[in-house]
Amino acid sequence: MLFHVHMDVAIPHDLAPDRRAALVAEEKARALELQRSGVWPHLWRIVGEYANISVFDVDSGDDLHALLSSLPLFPYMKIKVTPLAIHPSDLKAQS
Ligand SMILES: O=C(O)C[C@H]1C=CC(=O)O1
Repeated sequence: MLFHVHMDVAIPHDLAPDRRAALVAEEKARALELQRSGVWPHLWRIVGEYANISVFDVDSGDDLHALLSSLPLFPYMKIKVTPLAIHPSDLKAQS
């Protein structure tokens, strides 16, 4: 099941720089791991924003929530999730 996910990141300015760097490094490692496993097939930076548009491929909304809430930067993100379905005019849906 595919989900479109918009993540806005807002790390507090008063967070210690070493803590910030550690969190960002942990987030990157986790993002790479999830991309390699196939559950995070798209990750795009939104131009000019500390934000991304992602597509996740997971079994359920519950699974996606567990995954998103396990991200190291989760406490500092605003997340909007849109579940996706096959569009009947999608070329890939034609037979
Ligand atoms: O930078 C971001 O958009 C937030 C988050 C998503 C992947 C990652 O490495 O960090």
